[in-house]
Amino acid sequence: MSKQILVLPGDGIGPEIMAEAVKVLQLANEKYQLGFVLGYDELGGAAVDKYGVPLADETLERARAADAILLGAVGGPKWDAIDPAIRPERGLLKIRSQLGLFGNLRPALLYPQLAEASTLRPEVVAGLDILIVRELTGGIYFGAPRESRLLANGERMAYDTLPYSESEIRRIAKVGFDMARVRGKKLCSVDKANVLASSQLWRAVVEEVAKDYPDVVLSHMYVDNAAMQLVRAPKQFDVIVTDNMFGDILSDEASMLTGSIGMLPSASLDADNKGMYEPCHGSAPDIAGKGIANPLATILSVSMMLRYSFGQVEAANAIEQAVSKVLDQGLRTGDIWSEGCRKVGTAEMGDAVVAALATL
Ligand SMILES: NC(=O)c1ccc[n+]([C@@H]2O[C@H](COP(=O)([O-])OP(=O)(O)OC[C@H]3O[C@@H](n4cnc5c(N)ncnc54)[C@H](O)[C@@H]3O)[C@@H](O)[C@H]2O)c1
Ligand SMILES: CC(C)[C@H](C(=O)O)[C@@H](O)C(=O)O
Ligand SMILES: [Mg+2]
Repeated sequence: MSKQILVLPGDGIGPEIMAEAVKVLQLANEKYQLGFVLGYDELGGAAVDKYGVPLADETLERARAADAILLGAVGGPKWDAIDPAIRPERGLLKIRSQLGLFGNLRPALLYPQLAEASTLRPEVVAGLDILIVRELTGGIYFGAPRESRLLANGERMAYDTLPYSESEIRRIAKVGFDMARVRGKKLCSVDKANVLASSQLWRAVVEEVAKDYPDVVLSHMYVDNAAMQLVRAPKQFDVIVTDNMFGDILSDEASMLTGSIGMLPSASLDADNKGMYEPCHGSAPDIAGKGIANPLATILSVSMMLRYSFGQVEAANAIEQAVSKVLDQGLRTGDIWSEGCRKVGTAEMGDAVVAALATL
């Protein structure tokens, strides 16, 4: 039976990197007879332009009906000044929330060929393989009330709310423990329990869930220390589980350990492993339209899709091997370039991965 993949290229570099990821997906589709049928729609600024909203109802329905979703990136200066209610990013938050994609996996893995591309010393990052499990549909991103208003004295004020229920914490903690169990059996829960009530509950619930995972070593760390430890000694971590906003920030930080944010893929999963797959980076307006963006995070997101939504381990591994082969050949986009390597553009990088995959 065929499987439906909904492709949402998005804005800025989104369509450029997506074109390369789709080439790789199509080849994997043929080579491994995956039976995928691709459909396309808009999300973010492109959807504002087409439908007047960043996520149209019909797009949401197509996403619900699809077996998996592949997303580029959304947002950009063109839509920064519009009504905040229809900002491109709102479409992304809505699709995550409406589809119940609460479990966000962000692996930071250093390809050995890129040790020189990291801004950290090679010995600090060599062999790095950590996974950030980010809660994606709760916390301060979605908390109510939130408001922006004028005080009686004429001063402007605004606030957000950071709520977490026990069940929201329990289900993401389980994802963290399950991931740690099949990896290095170490889970670090990152919070701000020395200050925030929501973090105090977070820590208590994570402790409760830990009782079902006696084989996993649990530790807790405050987020400010975690940010520091990630650049001091990142290899101390195996799996990190954390809330929505901390996970957003720490995953961008972790990306630089791997050489570039252009290397970090992600999977956003619901309770049944139905998922949306996207690079961790944004629409990179500063380089959009130049054909120089790194497509590897999106290509590696395709690999995550094959692994997590479809159990196609052989095809998923092959895409990762193809990426590794291309790096072995010395091909680099500008963001991961170092002395002695050959600088290539987005399409040349994508074509090289396709060629490498074809020979595997
Ligand atoms: N998931 C998403 O769709 C997503 C994620 C983050 C930011 N955004 C949006 O993207 C827009 C720009 O945000 P930003 O500038 O803070 O973050 P960004 O991730 O788009 O860019 C940050 C920096 O990283 C570089 N970069 C990002 N991806 C790259 C790639 N594949 N190859 C090479 N270089 C790359 C950019 O050129 C820029 O210098 C905003 O509208 C923001 O809301 C969207
Ligand atoms: C664009 C924005 C809403 C999004 C987030 O904060 O979740 C992005 O930064 C990400 O990391 O996917
Ligand atoms: Mg982010």
